[in-house]
Amino acid sequence: MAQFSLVSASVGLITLQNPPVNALSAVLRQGIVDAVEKALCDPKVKSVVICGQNGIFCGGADIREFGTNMRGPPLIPMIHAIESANKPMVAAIEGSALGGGLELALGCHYRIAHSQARLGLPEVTLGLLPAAGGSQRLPRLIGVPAALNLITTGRHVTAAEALQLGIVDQVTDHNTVDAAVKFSQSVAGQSLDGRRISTYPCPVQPNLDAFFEEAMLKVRQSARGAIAPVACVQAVRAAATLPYAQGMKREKELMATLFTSGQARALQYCFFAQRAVGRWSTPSGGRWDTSKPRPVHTAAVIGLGTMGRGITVALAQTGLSVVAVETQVKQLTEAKQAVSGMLERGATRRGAAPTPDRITYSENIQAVAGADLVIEAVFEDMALKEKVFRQLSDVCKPGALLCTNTSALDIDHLASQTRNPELVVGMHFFAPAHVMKLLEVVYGPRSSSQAVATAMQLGKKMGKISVAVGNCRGFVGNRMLKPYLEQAFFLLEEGATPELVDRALEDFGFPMGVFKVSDLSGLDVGWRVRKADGMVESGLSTGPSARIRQGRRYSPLGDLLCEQGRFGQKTGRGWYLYDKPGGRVSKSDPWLHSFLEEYRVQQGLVARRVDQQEVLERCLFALINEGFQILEEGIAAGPEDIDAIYVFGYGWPRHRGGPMFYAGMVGLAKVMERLDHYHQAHPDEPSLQPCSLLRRLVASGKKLHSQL
Ligand SMILES: C[C@H](O)[C@H](C)C(=O)SCCNC(=O)CCNC(=O)[C@H](O)C(C)(C)COP(=O)([O-])OP(=O)([O-])OC[C@H]1O[C@@H](n2cnc3c(N)ncnc32)[C@H](O)[C@@H]1OP(=O)([O-])[O-]
Repeated sequence: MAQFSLVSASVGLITLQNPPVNALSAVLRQGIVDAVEKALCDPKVKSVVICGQNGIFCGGADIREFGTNMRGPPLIPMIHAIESANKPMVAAIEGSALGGGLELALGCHYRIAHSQARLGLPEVTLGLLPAAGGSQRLPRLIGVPAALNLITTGRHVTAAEALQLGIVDQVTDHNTVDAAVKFSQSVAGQSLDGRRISTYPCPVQPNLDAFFEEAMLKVRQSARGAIAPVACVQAVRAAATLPYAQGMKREKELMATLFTSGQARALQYCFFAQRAVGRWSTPSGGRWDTSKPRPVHTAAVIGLGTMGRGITVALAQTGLSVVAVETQVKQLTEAKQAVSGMLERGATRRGAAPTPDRITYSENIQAVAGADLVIEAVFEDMALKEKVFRQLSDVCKPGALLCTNTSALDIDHLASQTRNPELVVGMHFFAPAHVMKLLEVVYGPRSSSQAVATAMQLGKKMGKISVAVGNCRGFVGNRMLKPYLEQAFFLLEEGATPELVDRALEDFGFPMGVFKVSDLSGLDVGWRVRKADGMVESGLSTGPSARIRQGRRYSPLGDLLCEQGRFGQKTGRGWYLYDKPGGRVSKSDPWLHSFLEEYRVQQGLVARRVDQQEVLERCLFALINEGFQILEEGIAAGPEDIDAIYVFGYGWPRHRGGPMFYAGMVGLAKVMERLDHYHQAHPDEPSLQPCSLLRRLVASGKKLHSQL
């Protein structure tokens, strides 16, 4: 609701009250309409200030109302009533003014922001566009280029940048409401004609057509199939070329094309899924709201290779004291330089002054004796990790959490190397660890819920999206990746090329196709794992066993490339060709194509035409099927956990909602039918056989997601 009060004898104060973010629900909108009317009718009121309760102005339209039949007064006339008022309306912006919240502030005649406030029009991240006049007012206020950047990226700006752009009129370090009240008194009685943004002409954009053609090209390239950014460009173009009333009509038309789209539902699902994963639970009964995390003041990292350095940086950026241990002196020296460089670059990127880090380095594991939590990040070798955990169990203080960054190894086995297995959890970071948002917090059967809560909270403090998952080979993300990769290899054997497979996945919305990713991360990474699993046979026999391992189809293609030193970008050759070792620009490699042809002949395989649809169904449905298996085993508590993992850790396109949400969009029956079809054609590929949970859901007609 909205509270009206008279302050300083002549200022009407309207306070938005809808915790936690004062989202513009139907009730709040009605409250604002009533309060504005009261303020304009009260002769004692000479000026009006609008503020938000709980130190936040307004988080925008109430996203939870989308998809329901909208009640209450619409936003646009409400904002027009504020703008056309004959008394000065001043927005006091603290915390956030986002989406409809900023649009409300743009309807005011003046805007005062606290120096810590952040403002923005993030609608595009929800598959929408600013639909309460923001796409028409912002270009008129700050010009087309700046408005286009904010609206197509959805990025938040600081109060300082907002002042510099002209979005706000004043920034204060003191009490924002007091500053706004004072400001409103200073403008009481003055003409408001020049303060109504909708009456401003839009600043002329030189070479308008060329400007928007270039803008549209750039947006389409980065959108990778998302429709909202394209509509945002069209809306801003309307502001630059049409009178306000017609521009508003165009804004409404464009919003209508987005509001009910599957992409908007997928993006809004991601918004809530990202928050839902924080409400974790484990099969042993541990829960987010009943498990108290242990305080962590000092964290330690063991092993300063690429991952250990990234984890050290991410920890240091939270302000924690960090003990970084590396037993190899040369590696330790290199790590020190690398970490300080990463911290400096991070501070520059954030526009912040580099803060002195609180990292102490040591080559002696004894240095972690006082740490509250230790993250082991040594080489991915179980024997080495076992040794480290035995040492940590002896060295660390009682109650210290022992975490491992392993990407697939058995957490519970490592826990068995320690005196307190309940204090052992996995903290699986994704490279680069100081950049990637995802953190898998892996609990074993003996991990205490307090250990899980502590790791989840530390992850959040590090700016990660922490997802609690169970202990199995590959946990959730990498376990689902395995069938996805296998199908891609099988498709090469059957007639596809790396270019075709990658193009299909990139057209779907992945930033990079599976073979480009393999070249980037290095083919030798998977090769090492397969060798450790005893799957690799040197050379290539042509018998039937050449492509069978443990009774199921296996493709030795990756092994054969590795035997020839084709590790990808690092060697200049892999699935693609690069101009030099370490090169980044991939080119088709004629050698690879003839190698595939020779391989197929040697293996008695007849190449057939593979189309993009089959690539998507074979790769994505196999991945999704594994996701259902994971849900059935309780390794992930719900589909949101899996979707968040893939959106924030594996480049799954957000506008497709995540693999499990996407399965719901396609239709579970369709997914099952296609898997059955491919499994009949390839009975030696169990990952194509629909798992029983998928079959049960299809048989019962139940959905995984209520929104679908
Ligand atoms: C017409 C107009 O043109 C268009 C059409 C629109 O306006 S569309 C809407 C545009 N607005 C946005 O995109 C802003 C989205 N929100 C945020 O960016 C952040 O929330 C925040 C404001 C920066 C605060 O961050 P936080 O870290 O302090 O808390 P939180 O954990 O994020 O959020 C705290 C709780 O509030 C919930 N919540 C946040 N914003 C909400 C919103 N706009 N509507 C409904 N619920 C919201 C959120 O789900 C969580 O609840 P739960 O899920 O845990 O139960």
